[in-house]
Amino acid sequence: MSSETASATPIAWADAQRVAFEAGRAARPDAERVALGEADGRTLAEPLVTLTDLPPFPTSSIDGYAVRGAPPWRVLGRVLAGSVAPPLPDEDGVAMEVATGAMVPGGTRAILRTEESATTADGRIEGTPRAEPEWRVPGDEAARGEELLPAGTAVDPGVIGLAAHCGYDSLPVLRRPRAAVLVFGDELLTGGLPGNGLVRDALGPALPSWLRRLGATVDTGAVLGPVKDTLEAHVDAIRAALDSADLICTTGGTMRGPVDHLHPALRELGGDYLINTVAVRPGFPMLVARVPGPDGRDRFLAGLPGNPQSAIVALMSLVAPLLAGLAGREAPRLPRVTLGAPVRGRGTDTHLALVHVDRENVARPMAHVGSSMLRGLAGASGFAVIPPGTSGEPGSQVDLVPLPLLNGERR
Ligand SMILES: Nc1nc2c(c(=O)[nH]1)N[C@H]1C(S)=C(S)[C@@H](COP(=O)(O)OP(=O)(O)OC[C@H]3O[C@@H](n4cnc5c(N)ncnc54)[C@H](O)[C@@H]3O)O[C@H]1N2
Ligand code: MOO
Repeated sequence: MSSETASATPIAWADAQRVAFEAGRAARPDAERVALGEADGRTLAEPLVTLTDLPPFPTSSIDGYAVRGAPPWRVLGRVLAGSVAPPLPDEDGVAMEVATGAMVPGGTRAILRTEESATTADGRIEGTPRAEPEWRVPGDEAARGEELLPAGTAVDPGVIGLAAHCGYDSLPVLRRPRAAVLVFGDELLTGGLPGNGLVRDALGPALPSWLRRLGATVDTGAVLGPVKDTLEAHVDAIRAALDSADLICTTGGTMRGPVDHLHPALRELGGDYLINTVAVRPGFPMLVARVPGPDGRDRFLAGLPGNPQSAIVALMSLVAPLLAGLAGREAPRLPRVTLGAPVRGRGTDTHLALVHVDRENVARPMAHVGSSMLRGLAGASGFAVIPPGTSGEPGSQVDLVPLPLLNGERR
């Protein structure tokens, strides 16, 4: 059926990553404003410019006395954090008690720490203020209008805190790419024990979580499968997903078996291949196509091979850079690791080999790494990249495609 797969010339793996990233970047979604609490994981659509001086007013760094003139000082009152300080009168020997974070009264010459002050018999304050200023002046950290972060910055909790600090209630960010997952294969079970020719669908439950970690939104209704192994059911499922998804990830059916309907479905829907097979093992039948949506705007479809490890190779090879582009981020930069054991090359193909990376940055190949297996993947840190025409020698440095894991996972 799908002679497209048979006739396609595989693109080099490194080129495929670039093509996917550039396609995502060219199609990046619009900007929107979201409340600070919703902004984690987004990308700044505009530079973060501070809306105020930081700090916004002269601010005491300590609990103590703001003093004017020579000691001893008569304490005229108290300024707590959160109120406007009246200026000290233009006279000698006056003070105002101030709390940490309080506005410093105008006319203050120094602030004396509470614990370094003494009270005189007549109730006045004396002591020696430290030489270094004990308060912060407006602009110490930033001056109003100063650019603190460029557009394109990944928003994380540190950025959210800074935005609040300098006066923002919401942030202009790029809309999060919406992904859908369609699982193909009549042999797949969604629950219970596999057997009698049936296997558990291992991708439908896992892919949404991987996709979220790569920055996409995946609504619960956007995961569908198994989709019946007919061309009509494939076309209908893809067409429905085109309504709302920016990216549809399908699994299985990338080859030319009797029930592999992805390529014919793409043809029927007017799909246009950006990548159609990649010179990488495992996972070579992976693809990315542009498919017109009902509103005329193109969507992306990533065809992940059915073998479950191969599907994750395709996810990390094509979907990760595509989503980085769509999110307005930089292309993923690959860290280098030192191989702790030999890893075979795969001839003219790139070999993505599952490895565990230890604290010394040494990558050791995993066992149980057949493309139909998931045991190796579940303990791995990522894929070591063995370029075409080479093999991985112990002690050599290679690129790593890290799985999107959180600190503390896969120690
Ligand atoms: N004649 C050839 N046959 C195959 C070749 C080849 O070069 N010539 N390549 C093999 C390779 S490599 C891969 S990868 C697969 C890709 O095939 P499809 O993308 O068409 O995938 P399916 O045929 O639908 O499934 C393959 C395999 O994976 C199992 N599977 C599928 N989906 C899931 C899922 N969601 N969870 C768990 N397991 C899944 C499925 O049962 C099959 O065993 O083609 C090879 N064949
Ligand atoms: O290319 Mo297949 O993905 O090796 O298993």
